[in-house]
Amino acid sequence: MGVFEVKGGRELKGEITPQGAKNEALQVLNAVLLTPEKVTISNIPNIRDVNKLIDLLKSLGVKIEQLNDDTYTFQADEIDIEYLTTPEFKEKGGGLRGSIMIVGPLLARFGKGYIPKPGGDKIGRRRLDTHFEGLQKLGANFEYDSNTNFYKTEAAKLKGTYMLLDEASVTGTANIVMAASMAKGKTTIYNAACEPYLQQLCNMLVNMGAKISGIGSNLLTIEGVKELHGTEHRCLPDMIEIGSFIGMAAMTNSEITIKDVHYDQLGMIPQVFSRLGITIVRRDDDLIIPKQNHYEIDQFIDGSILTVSDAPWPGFTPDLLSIVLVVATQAKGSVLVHQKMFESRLFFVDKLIDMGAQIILCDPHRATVIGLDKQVPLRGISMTSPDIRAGVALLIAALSAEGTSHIHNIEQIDRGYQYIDKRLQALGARIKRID
Ligand SMILES: CC(=O)N[C@H]1[C@@H](OP(=O)(O)OP(=O)(O)OC[C@H]2O[C@@H](n3ccc(=O)[nH]c3=O)[C@H](O)[C@@H]2O)O[C@H](CO)[C@@H](O)[C@@H]1O
Ligand SMILES: C=C(OP(=O)(O)O)C(=O)O
Repeated sequence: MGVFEVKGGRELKGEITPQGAKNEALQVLNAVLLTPEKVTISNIPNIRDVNKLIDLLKSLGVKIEQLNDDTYTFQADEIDIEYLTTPEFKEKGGGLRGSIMIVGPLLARFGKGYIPKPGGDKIGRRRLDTHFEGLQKLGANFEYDSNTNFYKTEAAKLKGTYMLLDEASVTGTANIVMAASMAKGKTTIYNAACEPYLQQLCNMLVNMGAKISGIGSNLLTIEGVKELHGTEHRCLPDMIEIGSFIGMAAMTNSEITIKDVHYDQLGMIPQVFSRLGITIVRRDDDLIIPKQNHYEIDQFIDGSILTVSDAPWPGFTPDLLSIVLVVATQAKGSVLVHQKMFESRLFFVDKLIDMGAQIILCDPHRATVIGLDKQVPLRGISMTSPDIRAGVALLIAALSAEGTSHIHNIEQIDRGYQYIDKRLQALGARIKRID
C-alpha cells in the first residue's frame, strides 16, 4: 500500500487544469463495444479505474491504440464473447465499478452480458437491481449466482418498452440506454439519471447514429437502430476534481486558478461552495479562488443552520460531500452534511476529529461540523484513506494542517485523481509518494 507524506500549512499558488471526468470516461469507454467501427476518445484521465477498464476491453478483443497521453482509438470488430466465461474475466471484471457497464452493450450487440460483482468504493450497499430490472424489461433473461456473485443476462433480441426506474441510478441508466439504443422499437425511460456523464454518453451515442431524445432530463426516449457507427468523443473536465480544488484552495488559504472548467456543466457545485462562504470568481471558462483568510457559512433565510445534502442530478453530487465536510471544518459557522445515498461514507470524520476538527457524527448519514474559523489549525497525523473522496478530503486536511501527515492506502486516491502528487507539487505543496 502506498503512502503520501504531506507537510502541511503551506500556501499554494498557481493554475491547475482538471483531468477528464472519471465517471464519464467509464461510460463512454464501454460504449465502444456497441460498434465494429473505430471510436476515438480524448481527454481520458490516466487513473487506475480507467486503465483497468481499458485493460478489460483489450481482453475482450477490442483493438486499442494510444494516440497521445489522453487520446485512444478503440475498435470492437473482433470481440471474443467467450471471454465472459473465463476465470480471468471473473477476476478482472470485478476490479472496478465501471465494468458493470459492459453488460448493456454486450447484451445488445452479442446477445449476452455477464459480470461478476463489480468493485468500486466500499461506501455502503451498492445494489444493481435497477440495471437488471431495466434489461429484463427490454426482454433479457436474468440469472444471479449468489455463491459466486455472478450476474448473467441473455437475449436473442431486445425489444423497446416503457420503464419507470426504481431509482435514478447513474451507471444503471447508462447500461439501459446503451442496450436500448440497439433494441427493436421505442424505449422510454422515466426517472432516468441525467448527470453530465450521462448527457455526454447520450450525445456520443447520437453521434454514433442512436436516436435519443430528452437528453439532460429524467425522461429519455430511445428509438432503437440496427447498428451504430464510429465517432470521435471528448470527455468533459472532471467536475469532482474541480470541486475538490475549490475546497483545497479555501482550506489552504491559497489563490488557485482552475482552468477550462466547462462552467455550464457544473450544475450547483459552485453555488454550494459559495454557500460555505468561499469566493469563486469566474473569468471566461476559468474559476479563480482568491486567497481567503476567512470564509463564513451561510444560514437559511430563517437563520437556521445550513444543510448540504446529495441528490440525483441536478441535485448536489454525493461525490463532493466529503470535500464539503472537510472545508467546513475551517469555516466560520456550522453546517449539517447529510449524505443520503451512501451509508458508510462519513466514517472518515474520526480522522478529522483526531486532527482537531469539531464534528459530531449524528448517525451514518449525517454529520454536523462546527467550523474553527481558522483560529486553530488541524494537526498532522497518520491516517488511512477509506475511499476515493474521503482520501482526497483527508489530503486537503493534511495540506492545511500544522505538521506532517501520512496518508495510507493512496491506491484509493489514485483510482480517480491523475498524478495528483505531481500536480499539487506544481502548486507548491509538499507532498511525497512513498511506495
Ligand atoms: C462509476 C460511477 O459512475 N460511479 C458513480 C455512480 O455510481 P453508481 O451508478 O454505482 O450509483 P447509483 O446511481 O446506482 O446509486 C448510488 C447509491 O445511491 C442510492 N440512490 C441512487 C439514486 C437515488 O435516486 N437515490 C438513492 O438513494 C443507491 O441506492 C445507491 O446506494 O453514481 C453515484 C451516485 O451519484 C456516484 O457516487 C458514483 O461515483
Ligand atoms: C464512488 C465513486 O466511484 P465508484 O463508483 O467508481 O466507486 C466516486 O467516484 O466517488
